[in-house]
Amino acid sequence: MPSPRSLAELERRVAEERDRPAYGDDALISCDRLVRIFTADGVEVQALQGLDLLVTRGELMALVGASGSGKSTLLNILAGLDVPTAGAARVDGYDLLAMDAKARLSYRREVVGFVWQQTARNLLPYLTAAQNVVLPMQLAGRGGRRARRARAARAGELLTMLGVGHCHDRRPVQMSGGEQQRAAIAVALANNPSVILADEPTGELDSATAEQVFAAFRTANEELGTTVVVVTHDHAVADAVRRTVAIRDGRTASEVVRHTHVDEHGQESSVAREYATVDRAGRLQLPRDYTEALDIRARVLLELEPDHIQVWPDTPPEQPRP
Ligand SMILES: Nc1ncnc2c1ncn2[C@@H]1O[C@H](COP(=O)(O)OP(=O)(O)OP(=O)(O)O)[C@@H](O)[C@H]1O
Repeated sequence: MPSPRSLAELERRVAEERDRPAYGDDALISCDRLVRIFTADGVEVQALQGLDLLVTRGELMALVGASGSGKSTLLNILAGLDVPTAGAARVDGYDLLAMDAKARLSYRREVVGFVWQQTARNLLPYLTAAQNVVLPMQLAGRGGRRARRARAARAGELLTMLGVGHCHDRRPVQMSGGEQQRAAIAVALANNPSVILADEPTGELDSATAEQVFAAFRTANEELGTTVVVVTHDHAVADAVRRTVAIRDGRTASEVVRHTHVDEHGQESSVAREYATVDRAGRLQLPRDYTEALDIRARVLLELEPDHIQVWPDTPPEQPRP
């Protein structure tokens, strides 16, 4: 029988647990132990292996990782184009595992915008830039002449804001790759989505053009408050955002957070700090170069200190630890 004191303690703990916000409660995007298994020719591929990710409303962040680590799989799930095998994923209140066809359609039209790497995939070739931007607004619904004028005005405003107002009446073939991508961002923004997801949006562009395209994402983020998640191999893009999350083997492995430091002379510099992520089960992925440097293989020794944890390579018992 628990003593009255420990019962009171237990009640206090239960109340604390109950009042604590659920995981990702205040995040715009929350992925909780997300799993996606593909089966091709009888072979199972675990593209996502319990991935946790939180993205705050208004963030501009990048996802990086080796080829095959699961970035596109994650983006397709967040875009509502694919459904996870297990886990939980919510975007702006939408439960991505439980949406019916109608909810999925309105989610894809109104909550997320998408920009693909291949410029040709983003714009319809027989429509002008402005017509391309108007199209998602038309598909989302409201008719009438006033609505038509409002749609045309919004298309013009978005193109101008992203620096491609001069492409208003041009078809994609009459625009450069960078102009096409900036027009594609305007298309993605047409229905004022909560988040824009972009898969290697600068992958086909030279570095100067890539910079202009990235600046357009930043403009969307700063002027409209749109959350932006960019999958990229481009270091210039990954270094330009405040938070870069690295995915390894279908899980978030580490993240780099940058902030601006102002010294006593008013001199500004960017400070980057790399964190290893700890998942909801307490698992931590050690960076491969660290494990290789100390020849860490199957297990490590852990020691809890007042303000940190020490991780030691497993050494034979007769050998003293360093
Ligand atoms: N439709 C599918 N059927 C079977 N396997 C798939 C499918 N889509 C992805 N995969 C596999 O899932 C894993 C993750 O793929 P994904 O495309 O998400 O990686 P990625 O990080 O985006 O890679 P890249 O940078 O090359 O685009 C890979 O092993 C891939 O072969």
